Amino acid sequence: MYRSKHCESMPGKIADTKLAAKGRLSHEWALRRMGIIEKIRSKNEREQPLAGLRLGICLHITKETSVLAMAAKSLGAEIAICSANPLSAQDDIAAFLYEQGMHVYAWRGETKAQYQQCIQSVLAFKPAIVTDDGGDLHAAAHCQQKARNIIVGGTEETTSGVKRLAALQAAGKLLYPVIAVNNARTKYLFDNRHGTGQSTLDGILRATDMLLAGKNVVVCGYGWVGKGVASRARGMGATVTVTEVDPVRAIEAKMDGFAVSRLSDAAPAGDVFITCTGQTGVIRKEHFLKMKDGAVLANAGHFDVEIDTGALYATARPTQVRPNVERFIVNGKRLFLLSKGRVVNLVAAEGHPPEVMALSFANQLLSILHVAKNHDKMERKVHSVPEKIDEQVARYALGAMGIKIDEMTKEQRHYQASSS
Ligand SMILES: NC(=O)c1ccc[n+]([C@@H]2O[C@H](COP(=O)([O-])OP(=O)(O)OC[C@H]3O[C@@H](n4cnc5c(N)ncnc54)[C@H](O)[C@@H]3O)[C@@H](O)[C@H]2O)c1
Ligand SMILES: N[C@@H](CCSC[C@H]1O[C@@H](n2cnc3c(=O)[nH]cnc32)[C@H](O)[C@@H]1O)C(=O)O
Repeated sequence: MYRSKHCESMPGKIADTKLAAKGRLSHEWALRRMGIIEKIRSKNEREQPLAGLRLGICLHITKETSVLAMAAKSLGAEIAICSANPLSAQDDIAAFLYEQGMHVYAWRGETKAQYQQCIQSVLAFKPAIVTDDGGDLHAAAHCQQKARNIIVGGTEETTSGVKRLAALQAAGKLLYPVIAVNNARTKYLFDNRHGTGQSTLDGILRATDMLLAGKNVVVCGYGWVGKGVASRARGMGATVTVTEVDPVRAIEAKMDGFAVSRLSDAAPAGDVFITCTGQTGVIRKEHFLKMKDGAVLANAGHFDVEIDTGALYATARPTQVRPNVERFIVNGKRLFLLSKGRVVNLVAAEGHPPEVMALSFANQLLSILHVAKNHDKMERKVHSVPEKIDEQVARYALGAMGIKIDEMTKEQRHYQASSS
């Protein structure tokens, strides 16, 4: 276990230092189920590969993130951390990390301005490596001359963040190499699909306490997140309709056994709408107007723009009917918006379970180690997670599950390599 030290004078801004003991218990709960991180940590501890390195982190402050941050710290990193979403920080975890000597700038319920200020505080720490989720930290770093000169590389956790970085690269403006952790198979296949599939329904159920069996659930977007959410909703007895803009993904959804339609056609029958696109303005006023009384709206994708919350808030002042549930009256009908349109799994529930974040954060930790060691040889572009790392993470995960798999025989390797 990690030694705690008192650091009342540590720079940072959190809700309440007294929550640290609760945060430690939560951290330990996750740690026990994230054995892969512990394995990587213990393998590298003696060498201290991050000794003296300043790491700036912008991730959802959850128990799983505390396991990653503590592992990086125990490999020598000095850490400043903020939240990747104004509403997702777990205050007990923030207090625990602060107690452990990290510069923590995060609390639940930041305003947009405070959220940006926390990101600036992380940059003011002068990190050499930046680890982000969604691209806000990278974007802020690119606007600051000082930060650009100090940062040698970074990592990115999620699909939308990788897209933003790819756009910077395409414009010739990317200033340091970044590893797209999201694009590792051991990340998106499990985190985006199974992690979001489970935690999104968890968030919706905690917020609403509704029965899903027999409901009409509309899933917007059939990427990895949409696939996970649609399959879990079906598993709970819902009738699922998928909406898409990509014709191939639409066929995929159809052949996976879901109804596929335009959102405007699905709107009148839907009981629950879940956006999983990373896009803006997916559910709009024209759709709200067609929805039935009691429809529930949730976002599992990116920022609070997938559901046009601006149009909703412009209709009337909402009534807070339960935690994370606001009621709007649109066209004489009640619509219920969850988590203010922000990622429902991280705001109304606890985000993904530790077992799945162990895979994502094993990729993060190994990618941070890779950047620390190789940044001067890396091109300024968005890099894939090295295949060796991806495969290593899968092997660690299988090991943790006690599963052994076959190896190719010499004959099979030869057969595969030959053209006959
Ligand atoms: N909540 C979480 O914990 C969590 C976890 C992982 C990823 N994400 C985020 O979820 C989003 C989706 O991630 P992904 O990995 O599935 O991405 P993806 O690119 O695989 O899938 C997105 C899908 O949405 C579709 N789409 C785009 N615009 C649409 C529209 N207007 N209507 C219907 N479909 C539309 C695209 O065609 C695509 O198939 C991203 O923003 C990602 O960052 C969230
Ligand atoms: N910053 C954006 C991005 C969407 S969150 C998407 C990412 O959250 C990550 N995530 C999901 N659950 C957890 C968790 O419990 N802890 C830390 N990160 C998580 C997951 O890896 C995924 O890629 C926003 O808040 O709108």
